Amino acid sequence: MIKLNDVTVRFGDTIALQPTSLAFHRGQFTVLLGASGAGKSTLLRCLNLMQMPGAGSIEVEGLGPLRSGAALRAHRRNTGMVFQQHQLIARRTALQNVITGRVGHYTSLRSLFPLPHRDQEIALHCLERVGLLHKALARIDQLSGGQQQRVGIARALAQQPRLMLADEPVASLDPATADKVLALLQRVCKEDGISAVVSLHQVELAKRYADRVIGLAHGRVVFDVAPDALTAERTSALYENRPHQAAPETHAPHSFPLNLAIAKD
Ligand SMILES: Nc1ncnc2c1ncn2[C@@H]1O[C@H](COP(=O)(O)OP(=O)(O)OP(=O)(O)O)[C@@H](O)[C@H]1O
Repeated sequence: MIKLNDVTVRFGDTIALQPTSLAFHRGQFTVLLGASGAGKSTLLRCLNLMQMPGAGSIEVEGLGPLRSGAALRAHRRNTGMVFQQHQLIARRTALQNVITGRVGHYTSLRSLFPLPHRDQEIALHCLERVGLLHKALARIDQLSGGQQQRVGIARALAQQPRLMLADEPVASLDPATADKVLALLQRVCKEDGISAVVSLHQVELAKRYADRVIGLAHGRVVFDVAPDALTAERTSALYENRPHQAAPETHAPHSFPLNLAIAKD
């Protein structure tokens, strides 16, 4: 349903994403694995064009190659996002936060006024699906980290998306809560036939919940496999082989001994 064709992203001299071609299919739960700096967030941000590729193209089923502003807006409306730091408004209630997921369905002017009753019903239903209907009127800063992330999932669901992007959605949670929250995310995506692309650092969670696991290293896809093919060799290669990661250290640790050596001379 969404296809990247030779998508490339550079930041100055850094190639964050080498020319990458991938297709993500309807209802598939895909996990991105890779060391810090491997390009996971860059790939995720390309999928809703928060990051514009320097080269290549992105095609979405039903919308084509997203050349017009209208196609891009429609794609973003169809794309839910879940973040590591959930990005909820702390002093608003869970319900008020979830209802913001409906805003993209209205013009900017219309969204300044209270949304129709129907949107409140959708938001309440989404809170019910994540098991937090009883917390609808609780302020976000009165909820636990796991509950906050469930509100974040409810907000993305309220958008009624076709595609769900989640950037390290469980990184701030303890292992048991992380498991429960990821299980919830996977379940609701499956129930609604939503394609999900989720970056994680926990290999075990990828094995348990993914339909497909993509390994990234230095901005390049190094494997794209079913979870039962996620061998120890594959994952350790992902995290151990970091030649390009040493390069930025010329700005920090590597420059330190070099300066010392110069000073001694
Ligand atoms: N806005 C930016 N400006 C400059 N360089 C960037 C920017 N965003 C990312 N990069 C660089 O692009 C590369 C890929 O970064 P990215 O954030 O996609 O990695 P990641 O796999 O998501 O890492 P992490 O697991 O730490 O979030 C890194 O070398 C990073 O420093």
